[in-house]
Amino acid sequence: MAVYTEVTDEELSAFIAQYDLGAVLSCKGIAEGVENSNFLVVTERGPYILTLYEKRTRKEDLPFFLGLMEHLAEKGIACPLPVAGRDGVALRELSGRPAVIVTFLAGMWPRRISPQHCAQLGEALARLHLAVGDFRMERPNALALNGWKDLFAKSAERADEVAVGLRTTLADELAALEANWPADLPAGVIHADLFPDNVFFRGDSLSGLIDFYFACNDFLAYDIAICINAWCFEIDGSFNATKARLLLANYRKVRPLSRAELDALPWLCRGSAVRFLLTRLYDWLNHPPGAFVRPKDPLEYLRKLRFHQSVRGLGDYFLDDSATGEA
Ligand SMILES: Nc1ncnc2c1ncn2[C@@H]1O[C@H](COP(=O)(O)OP(=O)(O)O)[C@@H](O)[C@H]1O
Ligand SMILES: N[C@@H](CCOP(=O)(O)O)C(=O)O
Repeated sequence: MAVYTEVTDEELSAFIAQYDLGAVLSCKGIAEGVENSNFLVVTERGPYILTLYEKRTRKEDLPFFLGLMEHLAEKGIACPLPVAGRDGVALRELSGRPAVIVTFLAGMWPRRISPQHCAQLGEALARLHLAVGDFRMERPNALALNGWKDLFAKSAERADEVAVGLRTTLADELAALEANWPADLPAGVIHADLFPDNVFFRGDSLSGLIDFYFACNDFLAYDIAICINAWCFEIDGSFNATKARLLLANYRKVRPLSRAELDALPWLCRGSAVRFLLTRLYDWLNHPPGAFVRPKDPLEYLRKLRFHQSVRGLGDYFLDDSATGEA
């Protein structure tokens, strides 16, 4: 659950009165997510999501995130839309935090990932990458190599409390990533956190994407690597090549991948594993007292990193030509 900031009934009613949404009928903290505080607010006009932006979400980045959701919705990508108040303003303040109301997206995120979920994810991710082609705002990735080094510096001292040897593993891996990170691949706006809990399905069909608060400019294939890590491993830690094959094959039906992007995937997967290992490690060690949140397990991403470190090339992922599209 993520509710870091409580909102009183009086504060909420005064806030909602600035919109054309009628009166508040109910408000519930949402039992998911770890980054921001989210509430399901039902008003006389229906359900809406109220988000109060916390810790990692910088206020100056919010126009980028809100503009991106508007752009994507215009392009036909199902995602939440920021709601403006009667004064035309969407970004406000509530309980001392930047706050936005967005439209409610119907659907459920999949608790048990099937290969068909991964197939639909691949297509949706590629459509997202094409849809942002003419989005003019930019946001550098704050959680790229320099951001990773920064998080490592803040967590290194206590890393071995979480797993013996973790500090050395991370130091060595960061050096390896710095030496091998691809220099030049097709780039654009990426979602950067397209985990199962940010992808909604209605029945068997993908119905929309949420949580654009890590979106940034980076290599498009890095977004694929994030999804491979988040969707293509089983609970026992094993890699599911069928899921990865379907994800890639359906992605490339919409947006073809170059040889350079495919060859870079193993390093992009390692980088993505380190990125989530580090944010989870930092959050594990810096848990705000009293916050209503369940920190995510850093060791899940250490296991994924170990898997990618053992891989010598694409063939070790059992990704054949039908997935990569190469002759
Ligand atoms: N627009 C939306 N429509 C429906 N549910 C939403 C919407 N936005 C967020 N949620 C719900 O809130 C949860 C947490 O939202 P999320 O944006 O992932 O939080 P965080 O910013 O903390 O990662 C989601 O898993 C979903 O259940
Ligand atoms: N996906 C991240 C955590 C942040 O995303 P959220 O949508 O769960 O708030 C992770 O799994 O580490």
